[in-house]
Amino acid sequence: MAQTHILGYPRIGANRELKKAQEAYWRGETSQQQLLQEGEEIRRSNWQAQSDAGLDWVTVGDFAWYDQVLNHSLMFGVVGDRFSEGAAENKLDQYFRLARGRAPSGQPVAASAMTKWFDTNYHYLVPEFTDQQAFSLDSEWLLDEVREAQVQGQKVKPVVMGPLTYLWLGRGVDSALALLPSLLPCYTQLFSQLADLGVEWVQLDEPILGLDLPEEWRSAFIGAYKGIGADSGSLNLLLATYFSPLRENLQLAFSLPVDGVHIDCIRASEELNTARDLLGDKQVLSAGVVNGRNIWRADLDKWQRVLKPMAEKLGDRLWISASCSLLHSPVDLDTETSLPVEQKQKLAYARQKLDELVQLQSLLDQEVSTTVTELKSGDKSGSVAQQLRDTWREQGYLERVPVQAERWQLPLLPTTTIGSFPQTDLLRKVRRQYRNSEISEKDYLEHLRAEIAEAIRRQEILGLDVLVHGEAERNDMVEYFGEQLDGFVHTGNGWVQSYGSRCVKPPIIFGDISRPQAITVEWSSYAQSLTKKPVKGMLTGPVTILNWSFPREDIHRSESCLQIARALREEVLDLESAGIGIIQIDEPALREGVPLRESEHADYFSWAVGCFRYTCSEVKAETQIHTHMCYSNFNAIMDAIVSLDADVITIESARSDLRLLSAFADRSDGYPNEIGPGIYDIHSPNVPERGELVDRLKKIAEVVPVERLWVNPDCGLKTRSWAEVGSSLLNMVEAARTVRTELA
Ligand SMILES: Nc1nc2c(c(=O)[nH]1)N[C@@H](CNc1ccc(C(=O)N[C@@H](CCC(=O)N[C@@H](CCC(=O)N[C@@H](CCC(=O)O)C(=O)O)C(=O)O)C(=O)O)cc1)CN2
Ligand code: MET
Ligand SMILES: [Zn+2]
Repeated sequence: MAQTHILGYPRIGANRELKKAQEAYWRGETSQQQLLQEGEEIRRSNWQAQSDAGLDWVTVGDFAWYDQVLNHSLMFGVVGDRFSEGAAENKLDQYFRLARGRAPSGQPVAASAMTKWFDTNYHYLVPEFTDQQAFSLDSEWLLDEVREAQVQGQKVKPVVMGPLTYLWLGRGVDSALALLPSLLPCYTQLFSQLADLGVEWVQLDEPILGLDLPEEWRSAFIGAYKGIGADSGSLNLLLATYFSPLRENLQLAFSLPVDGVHIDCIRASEELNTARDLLGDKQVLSAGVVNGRNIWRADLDKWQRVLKPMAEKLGDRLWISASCSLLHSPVDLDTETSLPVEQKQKLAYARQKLDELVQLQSLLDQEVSTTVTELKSGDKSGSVAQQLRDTWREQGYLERVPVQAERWQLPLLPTTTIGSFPQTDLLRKVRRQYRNSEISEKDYLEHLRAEIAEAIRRQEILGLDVLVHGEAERNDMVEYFGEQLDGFVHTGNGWVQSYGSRCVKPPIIFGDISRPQAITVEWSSYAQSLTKKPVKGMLTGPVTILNWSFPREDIHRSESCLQIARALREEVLDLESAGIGIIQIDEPALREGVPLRESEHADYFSWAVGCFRYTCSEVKAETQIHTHMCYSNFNAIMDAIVSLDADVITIESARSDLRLLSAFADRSDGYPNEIGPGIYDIHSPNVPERGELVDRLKKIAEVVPVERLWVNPDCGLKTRSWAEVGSSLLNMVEAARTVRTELA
């Protein structure tokens, strides 16, 4: 009989218990002991959910106090010098200083860089390697969790990130691959510790096998696994890949001395049969058939039909699983109280996906039913790209510049922010009260207007040049638009971890999308009525709304994207008519949606960039279009960014010490339009000093022509407190003034 397991389970808790516990601990309201207990409780209940559902294996090692990659950095001793202070006394606080630059104990430091996990909206902390990097194993947390689960009576399968993927994700040395020989002994030692605990299977995640790997990385797999495979003794290794087809690496994966291979049958269903043919006599094939990244119920009849012959041949050497870790799924549909039954019955969250796996397991033991309805899945974006052929604005950037300069009269190095201001406890409370009908709509709207007025007042005092209304009306930049547009369904508790304690509730694209009425015009107009300075209109772009929603599976993503773009274009034109002449259309997820394989990039960009331009192709030359992107490596997509043709782009670059900026400066002709490289990191609670900002700005001015340079933080300020925001922006505005005077 086929066996069932998952690659990982969400760790936030069914009601975001971990988030609440972490944040209370960081605020100094609870003890570390209380936090540790909450974590233990979440792990216990996650394992219980897996064994109650009837899974054959319970996955351990997927829990993290902030991020699973950071867990590995600590496990292998990859900890920069700046984090060593106070580590001996308080390891968990050291962990939090690595993650966010600050913890209840110890001195604040610059946090580790954070970036997107493959093509998801999850962010990991980038391992920082040095040329003298040494590795040493400290696996106590993992061994403790294995013991914890064993005490609970579970049949445990720990998950560990594979050595090649771990090295690939790090930065700081020219060739991380050179570090491989010194890292491998940690794995050997870890495997022997796990074997001593009676562990039979270890899942080794190597998702980079789904990327276009340089040849030396491909061959490094062979050497590395020959070593650790041989050293794993009685332990069985399951090599897990996900998010992408393996293609030229498929054969490689199955030729390694591992005891099983997992493939993502959602992203690479076409490789299932080849995988079966490549399977060694004793190897296990783990088929990830339940989508770990979407919320639709799986088509179990279809998978029964597809897998039945394999199940008969392989017996318990066929494992069935979700495509990837369920980290990317909301936790439990049973906690959803607001959805109508006819919608709910189409959905499965992580806990329901466990049930699906067990149902499929038993279906594979039964005769195949013949009443199969295949899901249609258009995989071509052709028709959309066709419709987007002519989306350029009438005047080019160089023609727009003088018209915009005349209208806006901005100083050199204009200062602005990215859009959101603090989502305070009070604001969230008022929103919750409104949602629960505890206060009237009138009171809610009045409160929002007061928030906006306060944001405008503060910005005027600070002396910013281009103001924003602050996004007080939005719970989230995507969820909010999902709520306002027809065709979306929003959930009550469909939270998914984005980074650390921060979660998102992606709306679900249920049907065709349209805009029943104007969305942001009233808010922006109200803000503009309070000041003589320009207020920037603030929209989330079509690609980001699509990428941060749960998409339909019956039509191509590009079709939904174009529907969203049509709705946003109406909004842009309404803003322009209302006198909002600077409009920002955020596309932080443009990069994230780029296919992992280069051969698919051109198709993606043809519709994604086209949809963006479509939203603003009809505006007047004097209307200034901004866009914003953050937390991704832009180097590979510079051409696409340039062809968005926004007048101004603000980008994140502070946390990676302006590394990202090189992509913009390195082009022989430079980035052709205006650019605001974020000059400080908003994801850390630390307030940047003025001198530090002046230095950074001067460094930027060496590579970006000053007449095209803007000054801004690196992302929105919604996660910060007003105290932090006030001091930081004051320092930023004064730094801009200092550099302005020096340059004048
Ligand atoms: N979708 C999305 N993806 C993104 C980003 C983003 O902004 N949005 N930014 C980048 C970084 N990722 C981020 C992800 C989440 C958050 C974030 O701040 N999330 C908030 C939740 C935002 C939200 O929806 N807030 C709700 C309130 C949610 C809530 O907890 N309400 C409580 C009540 C709270 C109270 O009474 O005080 C409840 O209902 O129980 C609102 O404002 O209405 C959080 O986790 O804390 C920030 C950045 C990349 N990806
Ligand atoms: N306008 C948005 C904000 O300021 C952009 C955020 S990008 C993740 O929050
Ligand atoms: Zn951002």
